Amino acid sequence: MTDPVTLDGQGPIGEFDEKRAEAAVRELLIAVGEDPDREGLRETPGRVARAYKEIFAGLHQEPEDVLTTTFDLGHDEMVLVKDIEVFSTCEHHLVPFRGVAHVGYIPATSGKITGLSKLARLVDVYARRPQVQERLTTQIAESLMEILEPRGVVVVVECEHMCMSMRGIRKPGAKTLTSAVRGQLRDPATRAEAMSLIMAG
Ligand SMILES: Nc1nc2c(ncn2[C@@H]2O[C@H](COP(=O)(O)OP(=O)(O)OP(=O)(O)O)[C@@H](O)[C@H]2O)c(=O)[nH]1
Ligand SMILES: [Zn+2]
Repeated sequence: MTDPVTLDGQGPIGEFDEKRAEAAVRELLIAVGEDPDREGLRETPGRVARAYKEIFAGLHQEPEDVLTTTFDLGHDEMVLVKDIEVFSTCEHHLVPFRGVAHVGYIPATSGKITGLSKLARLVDVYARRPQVQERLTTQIAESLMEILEPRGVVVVVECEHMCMSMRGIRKPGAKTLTSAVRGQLRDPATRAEAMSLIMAG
């Protein structure tokens, strides 16, 4: 079988193929010992295909698609949006990991500011892909640096991975924290200020 989809870790090559996803789910049901033609499962491959289309929609989006609204407010101090809900999918086991992201930046003195909701949209662009948490974190930080050209960026992601909760090591409640800090936010005092804002309840 030819495989038209190849990934470079940065984004997609290829379209979402709903028919192929549906056939694959049907195969998977057979593989686990189920009957995909029984009443309750008949519509499942189609449903799962549509769900995957949504869950992996970020493969077909670029950060530039969401960081559209930029304006100059003359604000050149830190802007931080905390507790942005994250739903992503572990690329090792294809089960969810979920939690929150905190995204902050220091705009350039004469630089671009974006709408607050756009930071949450940016999180979704990268979360809605097969992911590892470290890459999710750095992709958010690096795309912000590239597009807004701020003086600094801080991204902290805290998630629980279902692949550690419901299977394998089975440690529900364990949280993984990852951070990516760029530009002036690497300065110890500024970094400490950002981290204390993030960690404050
Ligand atoms: N660094 C990192 N590891 C992850 C992430 N999501 C899942 N993992 C880990 O990926 C690893 C895959 O390990 P393997 O030994 O190949 O797979 P496995 O046999 O299913 O491993 P177990 O989960 O330990 O049962 C596991 O240790 C997972 O906990 C992530 O976002 N970042
Ligand atoms: Zn996993």
